[in-house]
Amino acid sequence: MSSKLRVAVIGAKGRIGSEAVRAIEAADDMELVAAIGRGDKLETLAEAGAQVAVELTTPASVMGNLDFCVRHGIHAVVGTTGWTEDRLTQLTTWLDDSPDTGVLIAPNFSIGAVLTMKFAQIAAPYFESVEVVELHHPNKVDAPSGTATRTAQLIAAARAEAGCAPQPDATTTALDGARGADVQGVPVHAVRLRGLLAHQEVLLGGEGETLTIRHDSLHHSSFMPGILLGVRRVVTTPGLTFGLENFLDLG
Ligand SMILES: NC(=O)C1=CN([C@@H]2O[C@H](COP(=O)(O)OP(=O)(O)OC[C@H]3O[C@@H](n4cnc5c(N)ncnc54)[C@H](O)[C@@H]3O)[C@@H](O)[C@H]2O)C=CC1
Ligand SMILES: O=C(O)C1=N[C@H](C(=O)O)C[C@H](O)C1
Repeated sequence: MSSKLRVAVIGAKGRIGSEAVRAIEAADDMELVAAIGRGDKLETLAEAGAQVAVELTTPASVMGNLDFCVRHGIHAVVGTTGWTEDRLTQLTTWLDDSPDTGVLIAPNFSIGAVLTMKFAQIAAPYFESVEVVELHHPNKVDAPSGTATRTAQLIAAARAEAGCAPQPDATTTALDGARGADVQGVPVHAVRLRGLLAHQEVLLGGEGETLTIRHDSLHHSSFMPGILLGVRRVVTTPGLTFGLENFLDLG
């Protein structure tokens, strides 16, 4: 039997899934053993002997797919969004029953986005105000993006740890949504615009100065090195790993 990693893609016909299929086919140390689309049987994964499934579908489909993978001891690299505390708890429970299986959930596979989150986390305690603006293609089904939600959570945690005061905001009258979504006290704004792919700005403001951290994914190829890294690392990392930064040496 070949020593290549046996990899499947679930959501193989989607925007990122089809790019992932090409990247896995081109990787010397991987073999694409299944490409699953909507309506295809998950049993194909087990029949094909997949060691790792790359899950790139929709928030509505991801839990059912992961339930199957974990029950069959198939490691998973997950880019699909829609993660809540309840979902993470459910997934952890499944993993407890399959202790050798690893699942990586990466809100964003691109190195620039991972660094944006890290930089925002570092900067957040030093400014009075911080807001997140994410900008995506109009076919995206969820808002705010998984990346923006994670960024805001990391910012909120960093500010709480540093003992920062709540952000200044004198708004008393506003149209619904005008101040964005409130993610743990951090406003998050979602733009949907034809022509865009995936972009994010973290705006920080202090007395007499602002700092803007901006990242642009201009092509789905930006996510591929992160997906391949995730596949290589998840097979030796049992349990739940949340965030690609855990597989990068960011200091
Ligand atoms: N973590 C990251 O770096 C990235 C994450 N994403 C996320 O990945 C997900 C997919 O994004 P896109 O490719 O843009 O969406 P898409 O709509 O182009 O693709 C999703 C695909 O999954 C298929 N699908 C749905 N349910 C399925 C099921 N039960 N079994 C098999 N296939 C199923 C759909 O038919 C579709 O082909 C989204 O949640 C998006 O936010 C997207 C880009 C980067
Ligand atoms: O739907 C997308 O396109 C993307 N989804 C992910 C998210 O919601 O953060 C990652 C990236 O922003 C592209």
